[in-house]
Amino acid sequence: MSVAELHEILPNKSHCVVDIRDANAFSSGHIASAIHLSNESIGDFMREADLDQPVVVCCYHGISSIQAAQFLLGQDFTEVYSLDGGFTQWQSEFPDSVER
Ligand SMILES: O=S(=O)([O-])[S-]
Repeated sequence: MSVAELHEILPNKSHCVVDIRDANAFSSGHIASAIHLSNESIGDFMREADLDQPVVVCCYHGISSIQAAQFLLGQDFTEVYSLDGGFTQWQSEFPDSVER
């Protein structure tokens, strides 16, 4: 989905946003309410996740998130989106919606 679409639905809290960038990038700024997903945290995430809640995957530029979204779909999540343009696009369009 596009950053504009996510920006519009984010206040609904209907979607779970997961950020797969490295920990440093995440801590220097991320989409509000996003969860950082790493090799270390993915186990817990899977155990606690609601498979029916839509997930939006965010990476740097929207490329690796495509594969991560495919992976999550393979893990029985029902609705998974890759964020087009990634955090880079988000930050340039919605600098006020970056949480640090
Ligand atoms: O994070 S990226 O694969 O879009 S460069």
